[in-house]
Amino acid sequence: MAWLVLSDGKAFEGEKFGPWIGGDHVIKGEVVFNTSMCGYQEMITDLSYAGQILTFTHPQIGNYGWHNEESEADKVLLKGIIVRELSAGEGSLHADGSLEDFCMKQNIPGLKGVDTRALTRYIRNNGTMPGIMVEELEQAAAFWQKSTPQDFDPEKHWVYQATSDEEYVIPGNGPELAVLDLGAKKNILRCLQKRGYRLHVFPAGTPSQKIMELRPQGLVLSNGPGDPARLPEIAENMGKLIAELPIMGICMGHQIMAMAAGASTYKLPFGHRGGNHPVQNKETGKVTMTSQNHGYAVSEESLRGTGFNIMYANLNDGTVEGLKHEKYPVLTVQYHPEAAPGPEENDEIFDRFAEILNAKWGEM
Ligand SMILES: NC(=O)CC[C@H](N)C(=O)O
Repeated sequence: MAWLVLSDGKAFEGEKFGPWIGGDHVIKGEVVFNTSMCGYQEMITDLSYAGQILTFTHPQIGNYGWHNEESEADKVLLKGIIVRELSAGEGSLHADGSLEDFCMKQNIPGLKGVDTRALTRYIRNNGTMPGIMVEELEQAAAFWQKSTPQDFDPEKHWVYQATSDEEYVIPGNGPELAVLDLGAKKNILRCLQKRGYRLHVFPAGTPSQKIMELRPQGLVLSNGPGDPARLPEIAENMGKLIAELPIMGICMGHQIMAMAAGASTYKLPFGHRGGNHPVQNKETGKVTMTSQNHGYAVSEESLRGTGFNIMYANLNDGTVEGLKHEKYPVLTVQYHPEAAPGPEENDEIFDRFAEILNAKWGEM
């Protein structure tokens, strides 16, 4: 028996799986839920979940095993996972292993047999909050008595833990793009690579001047974990590039570009995490289903006077889903156009960016 205990004291019972250190060790993270029907591997390896405990609302997880080449990153910064039923993935012929094998290898503790429906409803009604996974309820009481916000939001921002240590190049025959790695999902890189670009990936803290020295034809800002408002230095740095290069921002990249132009972000009550979030393109009226994973959003009012117009809006709650600059070739999306395992109907944004690059530099 083991427990998830939220910071307000609400406890959910389960059974442990994967690696648990035992003793007094407490597994801590912000508890969030994702409503996708599949894609557990992509979620677990998405560095945007750094510092979080992820609850899957789909009732059976692990049923197609683990496929190494499908991971979104080589390291995992997620703190734990919570499932209703853990499947051993017996049905998958080509898997490299089971989900539980991977949890053991990558040090991801899990809780199974949890009433994930009740947990999700609780978070929806009470908001995202910190939580801990423990073997004894007494451990939780002792922990909450002395815990501080830094237990969940460390001084060194998650982005600096998620980003690559060194710059690196992904070869391609086409023009060179700079990528600011805030915790990039591999599929963003694959979507750009597929279109022929050569990619020069920079760590999150790279000064704008260093990026310009490369003379790239464009810049892409990736997804990333944590609170964007705690990264004013990156926003200021990127602000210097708005007038210099065609830019595309995805998720955290979108939030950073909005901040770079003077807008602000705020925390959503329980975030958007799932594969069926409807988004409308304000220019064409077209609605698509999108994959999302974010806990913060750009404040609509704060966009006034920044030069950014809202290009996409969320049809569930009206939040800002994408921006287009009125003067410069800068476009951003809050959702994930690169989503794997889908929906795939949004990857046209990469083609739009390619058109912008072609218009500026000529056909590649
Ligand atoms: N996937 C992302 O890039 C997430 C961005 C940011 N960490 C948020 O939660 O809003």
